[in-house]
Amino acid sequence: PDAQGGARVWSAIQIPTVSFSREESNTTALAELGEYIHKVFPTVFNTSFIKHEVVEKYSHLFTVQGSDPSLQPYMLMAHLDVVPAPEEGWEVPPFSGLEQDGFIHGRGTLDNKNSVMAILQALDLLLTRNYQPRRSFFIALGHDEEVYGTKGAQKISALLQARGVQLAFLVDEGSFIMDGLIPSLSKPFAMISVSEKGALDLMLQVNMTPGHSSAPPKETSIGILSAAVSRLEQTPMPNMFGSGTLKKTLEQLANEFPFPGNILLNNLWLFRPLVSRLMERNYITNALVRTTTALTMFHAGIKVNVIPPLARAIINFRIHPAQTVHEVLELVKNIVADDRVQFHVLRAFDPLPISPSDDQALGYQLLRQTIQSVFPEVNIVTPGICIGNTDSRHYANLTTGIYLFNPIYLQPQGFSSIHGINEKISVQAYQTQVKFIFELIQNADADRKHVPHLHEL
Ligand SMILES: CCCCCCCC/C=C\CCCCCCCC(=O)N[C@@H](CCC(N)=O)C(=O)O
Ligand SMILES: [Zn+2]
Ligand SMILES: [Zn+2]
Repeated sequence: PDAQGGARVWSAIQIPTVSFSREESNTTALAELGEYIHKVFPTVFNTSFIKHEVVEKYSHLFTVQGSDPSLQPYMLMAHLDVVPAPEEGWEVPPFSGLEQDGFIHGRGTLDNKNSVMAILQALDLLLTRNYQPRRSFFIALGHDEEVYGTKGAQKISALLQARGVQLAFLVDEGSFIMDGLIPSLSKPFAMISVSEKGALDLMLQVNMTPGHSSAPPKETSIGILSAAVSRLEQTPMPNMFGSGTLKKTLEQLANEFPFPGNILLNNLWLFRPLVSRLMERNYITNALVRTTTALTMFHAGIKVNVIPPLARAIINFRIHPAQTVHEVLELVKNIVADDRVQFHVLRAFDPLPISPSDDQALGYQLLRQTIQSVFPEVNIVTPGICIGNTDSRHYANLTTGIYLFNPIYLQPQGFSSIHGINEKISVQAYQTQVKFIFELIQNADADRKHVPHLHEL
């Protein structure tokens, strides 16, 4: 990859494409970023076998026509928008895109302008070497992922569905080369997420008759609601550890752990109850074993001397793959157990199905093969579950092969910088991401008959 790679990301970071809410985003910046990619990747836009379309004003769909129409196409995804970044706490202003000590700083450097720029740069590099892919592929760049993707990804998906497109697989953000994220596991491992958790945004509401605060009733809407949400916070959803992807992930990682972790994980038939309890001790691993309950919004009261008529809270549940929205709602109602609390589902979807990761799973095996060639020092490549949500779920109608993987090392500090402060990427990590995509595209064109069998890779 060329030496300008860092500089290009640097400029994209300076364009504040913030999604504030479903109704409000910085559309001027989104348009500017669209013009910017056009300016820095002219070859991508001017190649005869690449079609570029703007969807819903700010999202971009590229159709790269391969030379062999018998091969099923795939899709690379990324998003242009970022979450807001108030300046407090940042070492450098979040939209400065400053390059310092080998790092590019700013909002979007990991989530997810790195992928926007790396995908286009890898394609640009291939084009300048006169490469025309054999297998067609799409590049989908959504503009509202951070506010659920209903304008961008959902519309692109509908457009492709109307065209009768079916994808062999797709690759989106959502997982990384995990480096020090699991307590006591110091060796990095690559996790390709093969599913993501579901979600339920639930509003709880209590209505009471307002009145004078000098003669308060025994219970107010605020007190009743507070008790209800507190019960939910104090009563975690059941621990679902024991079957499915996580168990397989841990078994694959077993020998990477020092004693006694290796013994515990190699003998889950015996130590499952203990391991499942240990998983609860850390926020990240806890999120892997259960549906999480996050109290994120609370509104009540209109004046200091008025008994509040209405109290509202919103709870964000992330649903474990072994549960459904319906099951979580039933559990919630049983825990709250108070008829004065009303429930309103604001948004809900079940966990995504599990994408295949066996020897025959083209997308998974291509990612695995490319990880092993670009990151030879990484011993383990394992399927996993993404605890957040991504735009990829909008494409579940087009493919059963949804894979979430960013070819970047993620340390705990990097994890907290995503949607947090001091988000940054090293120039070297960005260039490796370009290299990864550059190789992935070519691997997708290779004759699969000659790709070595899983255990020979
Ligand atoms: C043994 C296995 C260990 C695995 C450790 C997992 C550590 C988790 C690491 C990274 C997770 C990062 C999640 C990034 C993707 C989330 C993207 C996001 O923030 N999405 C938003 C918007 C939702 C949407 N598009 O609908 C969200 O989830 O709220
Ligand atoms: Zn993202
Ligand atoms: Zn995000």
